[in-house]
Amino acid sequence: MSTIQQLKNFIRHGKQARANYDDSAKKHEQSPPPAAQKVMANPTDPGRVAGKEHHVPLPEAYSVQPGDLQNRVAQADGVAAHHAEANQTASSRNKKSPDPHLAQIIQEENESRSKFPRYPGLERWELVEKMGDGAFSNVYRARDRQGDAGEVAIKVVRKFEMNNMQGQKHLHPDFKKVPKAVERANILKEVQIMRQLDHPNIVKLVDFSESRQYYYIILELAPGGELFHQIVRLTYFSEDLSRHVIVQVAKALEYLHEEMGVVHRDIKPENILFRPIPFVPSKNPKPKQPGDEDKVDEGEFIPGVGAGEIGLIKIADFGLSKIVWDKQTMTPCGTVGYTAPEIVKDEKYSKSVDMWALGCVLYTLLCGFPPFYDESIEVLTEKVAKGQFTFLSPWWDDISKSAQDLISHLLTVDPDKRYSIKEFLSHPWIQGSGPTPRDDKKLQEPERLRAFDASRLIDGGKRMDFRSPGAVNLREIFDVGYSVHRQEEEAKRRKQVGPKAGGPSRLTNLHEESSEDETKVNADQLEQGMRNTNLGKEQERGRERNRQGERQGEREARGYGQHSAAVAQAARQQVKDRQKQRGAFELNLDGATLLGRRANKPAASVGGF
Ligand SMILES: Nc1ncnc2c1ncn2[C@@H]1O[C@H](COP(=O)(O)OP(=O)(O)OP(=O)(O)O)[C@@H](O)[C@H]1O
Repeated sequence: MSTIQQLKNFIRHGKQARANYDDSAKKHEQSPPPAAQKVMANPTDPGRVAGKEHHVPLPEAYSVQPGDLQNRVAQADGVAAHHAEANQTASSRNKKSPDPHLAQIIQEENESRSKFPRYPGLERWELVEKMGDGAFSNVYRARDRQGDAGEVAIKVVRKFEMNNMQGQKHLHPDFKKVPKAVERANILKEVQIMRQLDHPNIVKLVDFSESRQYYYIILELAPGGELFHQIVRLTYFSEDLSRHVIVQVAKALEYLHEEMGVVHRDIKPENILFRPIPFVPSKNPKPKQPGDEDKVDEGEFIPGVGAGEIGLIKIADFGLSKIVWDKQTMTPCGTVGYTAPEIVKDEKYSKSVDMWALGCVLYTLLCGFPPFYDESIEVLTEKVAKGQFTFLSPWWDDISKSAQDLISHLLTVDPDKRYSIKEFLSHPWIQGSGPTPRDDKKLQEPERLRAFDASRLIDGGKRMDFRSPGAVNLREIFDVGYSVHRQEEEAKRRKQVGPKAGGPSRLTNLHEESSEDETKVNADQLEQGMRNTNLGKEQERGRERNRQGERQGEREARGYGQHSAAVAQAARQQVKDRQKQRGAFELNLDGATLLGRRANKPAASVGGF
């Protein structure tokens, strides 16, 4: 395990302690929290968590974040003194004897953020900053050297999987790395979907091109980054700000569901980006309620503009999206003139998964932690499947019953009873909103943004770790939700179509996981579609050159592909396997981050399910 990974694990275990505490508090109310006992077992050594092997001496650069988290745990658990001492000890120890190896790694990491690879075919763009990364992709902020397009985000996706054609030495080195058709199909599908979309709350596709080794997806820039970081920064959002955000996400979904026949299927705080606005101090600042010390001032809420420096919302990442009906023919996709009930149902279930996610996001915005959480993946899966969540007191005490009512209609297990996007938008809590923000060019005017430093919004002013453990954690929680729902979708489909419906349906075969052969065909079909677009002859020639080397994709391996949703067992197994691969129980950590942010009140009571 790399040292950086060890550090991350340390941070996560700190959060794990918080999560354990909250869970325990829910179950036992006043009984002593086991997490606190665990932490207290090693009060002078924050690098060690009882029962865990990881011990990492904290370098100064990293000591603030875990220390901060530990302090939050401590405040709630009554062990602040121990932790203050522990953190001090760790900090002074590191001051005295910094680990030179670690220091070098950190320095290299920091330097590598400002040095970027040279990507063939991307010469037009000057890469400015790395904004995100994944197993097979990096996202950069970039500037148009020609000046026409201004700043953009470029998602660079590696085409090739290494080492899977070992022994074929006669091939050019590049061809040892074999792209898979699934990968290609998914990339092209993502681009094809995005190409058709034009909505103020959806990140626009600017261009798509490719080189021998990479796909380049050039996107409208959302300079504020991920909403996730803002939940961490602000602790939770006021009802006005939550409404401001969720209405915009809902408008994007309304457009996708009702106008474009697209379901997003990956709505989560990580994929909700925003354009920042300047901070406007509150005209009548409200005195902080007891226990609300952590709440960061959002400033004045301006209807139609925003607050907390969060302006226009943009949803991103259509890597898991699918088309459920053809907007030209107004028929379910791939079934011209044929609309069997099960196809209509399938479309409905797919949309309802986005609505569930909308409920999870709204819940998280309002209180600062997710609706479903458990340290055990099995229990978490079960909680999601049964819709077991609660408006936990005291955190939800001051949040309106109307907001709770709306969330309850979204986190409804039966998809037939769950609110549709139209019902969501007509709910009284939503109707209480002012104007919806438009894609107002004024918000982009340099003079309005000049005083504004977007990087400030990210983890205390640094994009230190754009994939913070917190982000990974919350992401896992949403992923479990999606696994459960896909599995339910599939079960419903099977029930309606009958036991022979094991293979991909006509509806799904372009948009769901497919066999290798089918996907090859699909990749060709999609390419044909792409060729008819405005992507340019040069890019097309590049694609022709590369076609011979293409096989089944790697996207699935990195989570691009859709996981089989056939049975619950498979979904659970898949999440378990992913945990094993990572060597750490990351699921526990994300929720814990957010729970840690809300740790300043004791859990006095537990609402019923
Ligand atoms: N248009 C954009 N503007 C600003 N930041 C962006 C943009 N697109 C992506 N990002 C940043 O890059 C991250 C990864 O982007 P995206 O989710 O599209 O890539 P991905 O490789 O599909 O990720 P994942 O593994 O989460 O599916 C985002 O979470 C965000 O932080």
